[in-house]
Amino acid sequence: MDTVIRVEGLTKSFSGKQALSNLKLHVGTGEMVALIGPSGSGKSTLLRHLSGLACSDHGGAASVRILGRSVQEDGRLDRRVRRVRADIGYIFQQFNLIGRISVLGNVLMGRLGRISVLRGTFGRFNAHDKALAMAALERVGLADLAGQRASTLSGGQQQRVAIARALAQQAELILADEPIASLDPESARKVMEILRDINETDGKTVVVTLHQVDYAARYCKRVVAMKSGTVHFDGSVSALTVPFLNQLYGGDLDASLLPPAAVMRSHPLPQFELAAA
Ligand SMILES: Nc1ncnc2c1ncn2[C@@H]1O[C@H](COP(=O)(O)OP(=O)(O)OP(=O)(O)O)[C@@H](O)[C@H]1O
Repeated sequence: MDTVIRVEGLTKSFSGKQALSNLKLHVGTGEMVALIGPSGSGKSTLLRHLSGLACSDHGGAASVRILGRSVQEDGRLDRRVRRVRADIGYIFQQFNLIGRISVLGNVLMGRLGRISVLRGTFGRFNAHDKALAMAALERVGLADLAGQRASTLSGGQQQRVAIARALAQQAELILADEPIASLDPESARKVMEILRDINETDGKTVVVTLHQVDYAARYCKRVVAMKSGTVHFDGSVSALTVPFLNQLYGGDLDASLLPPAAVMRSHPLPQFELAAA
């Protein structure tokens, strides 16, 4: 298995407070990895470093390589980082769509890293770009809404548009930062199923940060648990027992980490019942 994500010695401080500490992580081609951990443990900061949206501290031996290419070394972004970014699809909690343009227009934005700057600036997408965008919308079940303004869609639909944008981008690696945190259970299920399908059918590598740990268990084989800016655990989701979670989350482990009762009824996961407070 080739290594898609290779992180070594990643350290990041904000105003003297360490958010990531000498972090090491390797992820192979075609894996679907859940990134879990308490609030403030560094999950989003790690994802931003993987895509070159943030730069590590100078002076260490920090290195981030994606698909064999450098994103950053020792606090400096690689000058060819734009090319690496073209292979990374980034899904945000709040979708990051342009609300005033159409759904199709948003999906076409995924093509920007694949076409010349000139064509992109003038929005000159060709028939191939449009066919890819429409196919992506078909895939997420939203082709019939292609012409609608993105702002008129529900949160779950907007997140599926964001995934379609990553599909149209033909990204090899998908980084999803809390993609279901603001969605209702049904929309969350659909989003996770689409991500799993992209992983299983297309062989794309997916790293997804999740607050609700039972979604990690249901959709991912491998879990990376972060605590205080380091990898606290890296292994099979079968490790996600109540004692483990109590130790990982400490006082932060509460019912909000578990899905609503309706989901629990249809997918009972008794191993995630919380110990009485
Ligand atoms: N731009 C920033 N400026 C200052 N501090 C930051 C910044 N970004 C992150 N931090 C700090 O870095 C630490 C890690 O934050 P991060 O958002 O990565 O955690 P997280 O695990 O993703 O949390 P959550 O689950 O709540 O999203 C926190 O202490 C946070 O306050």
